[in-house]
Amino acid sequence: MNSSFTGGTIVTDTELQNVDLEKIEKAVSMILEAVGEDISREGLLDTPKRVAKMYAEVFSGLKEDPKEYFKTVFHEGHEELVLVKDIPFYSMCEHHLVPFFGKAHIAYIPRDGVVTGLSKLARAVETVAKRPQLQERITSTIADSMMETLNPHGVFVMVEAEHMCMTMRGVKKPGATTVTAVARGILETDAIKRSEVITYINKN
Ligand SMILES: Nc1nc2c(ncn2[C@@H]2O[C@H](COP(=O)(O)OP(=O)(O)OP(=O)(O)O)[C@@H](O)[C@H]2O)c(=O)[nH]1
Ligand SMILES: [Zn+2]
Repeated sequence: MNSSFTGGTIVTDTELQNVDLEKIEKAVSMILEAVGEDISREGLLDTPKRVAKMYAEVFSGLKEDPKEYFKTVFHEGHEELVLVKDIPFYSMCEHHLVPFFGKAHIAYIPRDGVVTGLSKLARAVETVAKRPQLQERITSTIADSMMETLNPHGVFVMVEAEHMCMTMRGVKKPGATTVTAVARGILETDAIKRSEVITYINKN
């Protein structure tokens, strides 16, 4: 796959083609001018281009569907809990366009022995996080995508994150963590099974 090396970050050609780079560059120049910067000074000359590439990367999930990942399945006869926890993610708050970041924990109970690749759970987190987002929507989109494609007995998704719009600006409360959780199927109706999952998530 062709890619463009930009200061340690690989942005794929597909990601670059999926956004209007020129429009972002113009907008970034306008923002810099609007805040009183001299856009002709050396340090800022390539900034609009860099920011455009960065947005192509951090919003690449807009053109992807997390459900695609769950088409990779194996038949394993396993109908007990599967939990992948501490999946790190970075996203962008849709209200302020500043990062929020943390960890996602994804649990499901397969039906008819249909399990998906473990990495697909992490890939789904990447796709859903790389959009202008709300933490609640990341949580529910992952859970619903799994319910729709894998048809498991149940899904439980928990996301823990720190929002920079609450730390570097505004209310300025560094260290405050937001936890969101979504339960579907048997993990919604069966409190004992759900609390078993939460115990595993909290275990070191
Ligand atoms: N529910 C939810 N709220 C979020 C998320 N990310 C940011 N927010 C909140 O979105 C809200 C936007 O509030 P507004 O009053 O419209 O914007 P604002 O004046 O910049 O608000 P302050 O952040 O309080 O200064 C803020 O309370 C943010 O904390 C998220 O993922 N989920
Ligand atoms: Zn915000």
